[in-house]
Amino acid sequence: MEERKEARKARNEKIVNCLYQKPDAIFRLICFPWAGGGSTHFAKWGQKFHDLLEVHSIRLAGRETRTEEPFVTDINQAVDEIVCALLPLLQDKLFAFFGHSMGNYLAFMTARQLKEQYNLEPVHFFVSSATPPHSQPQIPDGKTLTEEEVKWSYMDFGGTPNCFLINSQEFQEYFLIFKADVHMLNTYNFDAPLKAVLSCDVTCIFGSEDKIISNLEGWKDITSGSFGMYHRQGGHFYLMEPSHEAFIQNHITKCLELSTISY
Ligand SMILES: CCCCCCCCCC(=O)SCCNC(=O)CCNC(=O)[C@H](O)C(C)(C)COP(=O)(O)OP(=O)(O)OC[C@H]1O[C@@H](n2cnc3c(N)ncnc32)[C@H](O)[C@@H]1OP(=O)(O)O
Repeated sequence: MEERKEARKARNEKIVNCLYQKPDAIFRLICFPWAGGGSTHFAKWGQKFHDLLEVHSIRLAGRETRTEEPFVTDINQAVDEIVCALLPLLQDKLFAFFGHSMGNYLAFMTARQLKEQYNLEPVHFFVSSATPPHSQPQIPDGKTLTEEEVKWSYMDFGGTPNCFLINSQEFQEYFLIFKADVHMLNTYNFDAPLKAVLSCDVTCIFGSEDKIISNLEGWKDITSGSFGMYHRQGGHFYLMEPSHEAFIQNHITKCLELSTISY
C-alpha cells in the first residue's frame, strides 16, 4: 500500500514540477508551458514569489525527466493525466492557473474537467499570449512540419535564443518536441462554448506587437467571472523581458491576495 502511494507520488512529480516547495503556502499556481517548451522555465518562478505561493509547472511526456515516455498524441489524454496528477494538490489549498500560448488550451481543458468531474475550480485563470479557444485559426498539421518551417516560426515567435537555432543537432530534439505538441494541438476541438464553463476571474496578458494572436476579448466568453486585459510592449514572448515577467508575477500576487477577501 505504502509502496503504491510512493509510486503514485513519484509519477505525479514527473508530470507536475515543483522546484521550490513552500509548506506554508496558501495558494498554488499551476503553470502550463507553450508548445515545444519544458517545465523548467515556469518552475523557476517559484523562487520569485513570496512564501504564500507555491509554483508548479506541467511537464508533458517526451521531455526532461519524461524523455523515455512517448509523446501524447491526443490532447484529452494529456488532460486526463494532468488532472490525475494535480488532484492531490488541489484539495487543500486555493489554486490558480497560468498558461502561455498553447499552455492555455491545456489549462482551459484541465479547468473544465476539474470543474465538471470534481467541482474544483481555480480562483483565477491567467491567460498569456493566446487566441481564445473558439477563435483559433487553422493550426498546421504537426506531423508534416519541417525543421526549416519550425526554425522560421521560432525566429518569428522570438522566444528562442539564436544559439539553439544554429546548432542543428540540438535543435533536432526541440523540433521533435514542438512537432509532437502541435500534433497534440491538432486534436483540440476549438468549438465555441455554448455557455460560460468557468466562474473564476480571467486575466489576459499579451505583447502589444504579437502578430500571432487575435480576438483576445473572446476569453471572457469562457467565464461568468470578471475579465481583465493587460498588455506589455513586445511580441509573442513579451514575458521573456524581466520587467514584464515581474509585472506578471506582481499582478498574480495582487489578484490572489484580493481573492482571499472573497473566499
Ligand atoms: C509553424 C507552426 C506553427 C504552429 C503554431 C501552433 C500554436 C503554437 C502555440 C505556441 O505555443 S507558440 C510557442 C512555440 N514555441 C517556441 O517558440 C519555443 C520557444 N523557445 C523555447 O522553448 C526554448 O528556447 C527552447 C527551444 C530552447 C526549449 O526550452 P526548454 O526550456 O524547454 O529547454 P531546456 O530545458 O533544454 O532548456 C535549455 C536551457 O536554455 C534556457 N533557455 C531556453 N530558452 C531561453 C530563452 N528564451 N531565454 C533565456 N534562456 C533560455 C533554459 O532556461 C535552459 O537553461 P538551463 O539549462 O540553465 O536551465
